Amino acid sequence: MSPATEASEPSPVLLELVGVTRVHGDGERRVVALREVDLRVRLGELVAVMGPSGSGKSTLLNVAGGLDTPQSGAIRLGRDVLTDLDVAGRAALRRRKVGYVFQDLNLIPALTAAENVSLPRELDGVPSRQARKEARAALAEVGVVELADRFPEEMSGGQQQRVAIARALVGPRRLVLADEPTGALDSHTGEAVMRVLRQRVDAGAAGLLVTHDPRFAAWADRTVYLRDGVIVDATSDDDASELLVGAGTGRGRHAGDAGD
Ligand SMILES: Nc1ncnc2c1ncn2[C@@H]1O[C@H](COP(=O)(O)OP(=O)(O)OP(=O)(O)O)[C@@H](O)[C@H]1O
Repeated sequence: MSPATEASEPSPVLLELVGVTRVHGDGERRVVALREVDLRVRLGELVAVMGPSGSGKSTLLNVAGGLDTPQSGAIRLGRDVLTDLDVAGRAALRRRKVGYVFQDLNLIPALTAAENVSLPRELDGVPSRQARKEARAALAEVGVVELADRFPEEMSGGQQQRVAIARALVGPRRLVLADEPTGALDSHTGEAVMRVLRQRVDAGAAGLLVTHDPRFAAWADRTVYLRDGVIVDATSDDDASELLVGAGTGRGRHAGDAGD
């Protein structure tokens, strides 16, 4: 096989939204938070979502991860069609496949880093010993395995966010949904957390990142811009990203990598 043939092989699509519409409220309070949104995110790909306040960014993340359901359209996660599942089915799929990282460093204060990371696996029925092993591996991947036995209050904000990224992608989970994960951090720490997220996605995950800050969006492979629930612009479309994905992983396609 020639290198050119290898290079044209795109990574599989992990998350796909087709014609997704989500309306909140009714009557005078009716808001179309998402209108006929189409989006695909491949393994190895980090997609930034930007847009003004109220444009639908959080709603997009919530429907993508099955925390919220659209009125119409379809959402596929790997081989599963989220929008065909009932509440219990969505919750199970979410636990197995999706991790969240929020702005407010939402680790459980009474649990150590390792316990925070192993908890979702134990909730999913994985035996404690294996869950702990997976947690240590996940912490090692984000460079904080030495913090395994510390409680959140004994860690810096940036360290807590690394633990949150480890928790989001522990075990077989492959989709990370990050809503302003750098919002509570200074810019230097925020960059360090973005580097970890980028590396983790490159190592075999897909990510959707809501951010207001173009410096953090620069770590993504592409950016989609939402306005009034509609994707109005994107730095490059899926076809373009297919060509880029051919280079192997996502590395080397983002401005933030230069100083790595
Ligand atoms: N549970 C809800 N009930 C009613 N309206 C809602 C609800 N959630 C969101 N909305 C409305 O849907 C629209 C999109 O909200 P969303 O939170 O997705 O926007 P956003 O881009 O994430 O905003 P921000 O940047 O301020 O977090 C807004 O007009 C918001 O007021």
